[in-house]
Amino acid sequence: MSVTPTIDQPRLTVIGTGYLGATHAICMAVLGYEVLALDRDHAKIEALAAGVVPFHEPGLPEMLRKALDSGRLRFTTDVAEVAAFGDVHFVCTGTPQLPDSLGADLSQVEEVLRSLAPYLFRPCLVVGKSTVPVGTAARLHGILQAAAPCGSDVELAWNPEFLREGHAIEDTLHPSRLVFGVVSERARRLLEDTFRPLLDAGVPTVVTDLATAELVKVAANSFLATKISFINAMAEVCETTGADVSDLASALAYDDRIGGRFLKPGLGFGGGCLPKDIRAFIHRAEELGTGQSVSFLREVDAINQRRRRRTVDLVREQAGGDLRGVRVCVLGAAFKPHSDDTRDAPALDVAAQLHAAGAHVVVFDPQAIENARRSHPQLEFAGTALEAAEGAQVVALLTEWDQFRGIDPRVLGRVVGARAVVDARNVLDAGTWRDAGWRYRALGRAAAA
Ligand SMILES: NC(=O)c1ccc[n+]([C@@H]2O[C@H](COP(=O)([O-])OP(=O)(O)OC[C@H]3O[C@@H](n4cnc5c(N)ncnc54)[C@H](O)[C@@H]3O)[C@@H](O)[C@H]2O)c1
Ligand SMILES: O=c1ccn([C@@H]2O[C@H](COP(=O)(O)OP(=O)(O)O[C@H]3O[C@H](CO)[C@@H](O)[C@H](O)[C@H]3O)[C@@H](O)[C@H]2O)c(=O)[nH]1
Repeated sequence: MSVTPTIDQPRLTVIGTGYLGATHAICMAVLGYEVLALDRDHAKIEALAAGVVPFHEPGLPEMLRKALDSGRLRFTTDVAEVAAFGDVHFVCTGTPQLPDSLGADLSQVEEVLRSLAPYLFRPCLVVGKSTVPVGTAARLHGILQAAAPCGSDVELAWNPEFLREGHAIEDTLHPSRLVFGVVSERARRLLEDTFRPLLDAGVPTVVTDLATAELVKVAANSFLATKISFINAMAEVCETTGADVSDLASALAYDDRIGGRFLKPGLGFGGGCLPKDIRAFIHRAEELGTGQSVSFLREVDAINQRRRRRTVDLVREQAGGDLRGVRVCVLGAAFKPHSDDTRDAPALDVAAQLHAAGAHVVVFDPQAIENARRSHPQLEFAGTALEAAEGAQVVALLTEWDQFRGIDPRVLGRVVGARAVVDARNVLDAGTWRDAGWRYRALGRAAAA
């Protein structure tokens, strides 16, 4: 998909070049728009300007080169330059969980508007893409107009983003839908011009108010998290009844009213989005006096945390009841395959719990070791899966990278200290591993007789 640039095409800026912003800036430039991207992190901007994507996202380095070669993508750290350049400014900064509550930390988004507003001398649209609690955009709209020299000629819109890490390009160029939260016809038209190639390609669009646009995003993530915790709650029941949750999930999935996506039982969800978004939703709903409506999300979160503790228990069982001094090989650190993101990664949480219980934990991940080493310096890291497994008394598969699915249990069996495996993502073939002499345990399946 590409467009021939026209004189009417809005010039775009992207503020915050993390997983979301860098992808958005690169893809919009490839689609044919002039894009100027800004981050306060100078090292990130230098890397991107030099053609280096500072995180792992399949296909993005090639797309960055293409965008830079087109001459349509530039990078800066100068907010005045951004203000002067853009007709549409996308805000893509982080909204992590606050350290002392379930709520979202909006300081990055607020700081962007505070720094940008004084330089807004001509009509433009500021478009939030970050995930924020409902009511944020309406509040910021007034603050933005009051602080901008051009006053009501600047408007705020909200265009939540639904991309998945690991599939970020596909999801940006072929999104399931576009949601435009706007307060005026002018904003709607400008957003339509901004996403013209996607609209022409038939991407469904929902044009709505600011509050609905904000809510669509957190509702979508809440639904996905609920689906995962539902199947993991069934896994708990399977563990006590001797039933098999993988077979259960397969049977449910044949009903297309239920569907099989996001119904993979295992260690549960992590990452920079699902966990903090459901917590921020609970927090915001309680602030608004409608906490009861989403109180089920507390249970969704609790089920998810229990899967992590259950995994630690299974490793302990495999180790003979005591983790002290036991060498454990942990396969996986990223919160999911095809990503180097370790934010709230279930694998690292389990590894840290094992370490705290006295185990000697050695972790391998194909992409996330650098991030994992920074966040979990207490753990030991290896350069290959085999190296991590050297002498291990238990192997725990915690992130389902393809290369782990394909491990030959006979080869691994030659280097470990004991043949005991915990398959926390339900991806290994139990029969094959048992035939190769392994004691196999998985989440959601009772131990074999
Ligand atoms: N990661 C995803 O897959 C994804 C998908 C959809 C929505 N989101 C949402 O998008 C937002 C961004 O997520 P992310 O994962 O890209 O976060 P991130 O932490 O990777 O990126 C945020 C970037 O913003 C920069 N930044 C912070 N304050 C700034 C400021 N004042 N001026 C300029 N730059 C600043 C940071 O340096 C960082 O590079 C969050 O609200 C998230 O919930 C993320
Ligand atoms: O059946 C499943 C599916 C996923 N997961 C786990 O759930 C987490 C989240 O996975 P996924 O949703 O694929 O990753 P994200 O990149 O965090 O994407 C989510 O969060 C983004 C940020 O808000 C949204 O844009 C996306 O639409 C939404 O899927 C990961 O830890 C997965 O291992 C499961 O345990 N079982």
